[in-house]
Amino acid sequence: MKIKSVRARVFEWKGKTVPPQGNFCSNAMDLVYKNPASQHAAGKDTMNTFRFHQWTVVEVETDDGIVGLGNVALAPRIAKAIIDEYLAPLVVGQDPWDYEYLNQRMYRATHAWGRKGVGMAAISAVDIAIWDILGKSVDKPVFKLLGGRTKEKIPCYYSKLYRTDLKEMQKEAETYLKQGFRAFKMRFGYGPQHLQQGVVENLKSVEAVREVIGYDNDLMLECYMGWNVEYARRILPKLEKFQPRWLEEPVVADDIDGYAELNALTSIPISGGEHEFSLYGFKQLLDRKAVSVVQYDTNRVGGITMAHKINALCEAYSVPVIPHAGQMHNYHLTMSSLNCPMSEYFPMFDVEVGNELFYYIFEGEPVAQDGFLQLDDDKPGLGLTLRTDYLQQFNIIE
Ligand SMILES: O=C(O)[C@H](O)[C@H](O)[C@@H](O)CO
Ligand SMILES: [Mg+2]
Repeated sequence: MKIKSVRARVFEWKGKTVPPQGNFCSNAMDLVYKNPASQHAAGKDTMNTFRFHQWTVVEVETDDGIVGLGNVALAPRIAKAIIDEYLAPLVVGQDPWDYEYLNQRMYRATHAWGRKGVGMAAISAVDIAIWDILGKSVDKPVFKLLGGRTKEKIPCYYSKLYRTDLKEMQKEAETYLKQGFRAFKMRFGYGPQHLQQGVVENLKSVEAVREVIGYDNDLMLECYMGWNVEYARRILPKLEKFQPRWLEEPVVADDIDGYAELNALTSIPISGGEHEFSLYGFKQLLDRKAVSVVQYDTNRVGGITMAHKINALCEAYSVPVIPHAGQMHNYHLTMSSLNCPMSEYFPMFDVEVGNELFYYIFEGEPVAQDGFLQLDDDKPGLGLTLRTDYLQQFNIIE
């Protein structure tokens, strides 16, 4: 079997969107004052617009007609250009079963500029499509090629609860508690620029959600890199009484020493990884005890080939892996490793941030039942197909 072609298309949502409400979510841009002269790189999908409304879909086809589906959501247009210009020529004509060789070929060929960020995200998309091919060619789901079923079903946590009105947040938490979720991730809306009043607001929001879900359910706290170490040092001790399962991405991903200091500061585990890349990136996080929960995203980190290696590395360090975002490319990794205790889960919503766009492009994503997800032993490959019913609401860039 040889790879015959690689097709990368950008799906640009032009349908209805729900603009971010309230203080929504602290993020890395918060520490940079808002300069009307240059709003978010001319309105593009950047950190604080929370408009990740494009997604690149990759179709890798073999000479015997198997088509593997991959995807990338970071800088989708740039990722497409990288795939078209650099990665496709490296894999066409090759045997998809040589997936380690092909992953190394893409990683090393683009190493001068691609070892972090969108270069690795583009590699991830091609690699994910290759694994979809492998599963389809032997009529097995991808997780069966990675280690098989380690769980009867996958526990998942409800992930949304962006910082809007506290009563709205409590209603939202109530709704999903009633649907059987036993774990919830909420977002802070305030950071250093909001001074002590912001600290009070942040604490109030955690108290409000705890009021609804009680203390016999997990609560995770998301900062999305919107704080700095000094602010986190001040607020973490005040958060301990709420017993969060983890506090996520307090500071920018490059401040590994900052993560390590905060991870050792209180009883609250610090999590991160959705903005880290490659096996070596995670070795650094583990060696420096920067995180207590690893959260790579398989469509960013280097694909299934890379994520599978990171799963093994994290197991050796006894640091659990709970991938960012849910989505099939992550669910197969979680199912196949005992060191992956649960998945993140965004239910399907009207398009808001963009995390939910996956549901509008792909068919086959499992729907959580009572806080659990199931993967099908008999669905080959990733178990995804392209939807046609929302196609009219996308601009598709070939
Ligand atoms: O952990 C997450 O789910 C991500 O950080 C979200 O995708 C981002 O939208 C912030 O909530
Ligand atoms: Mg996050």
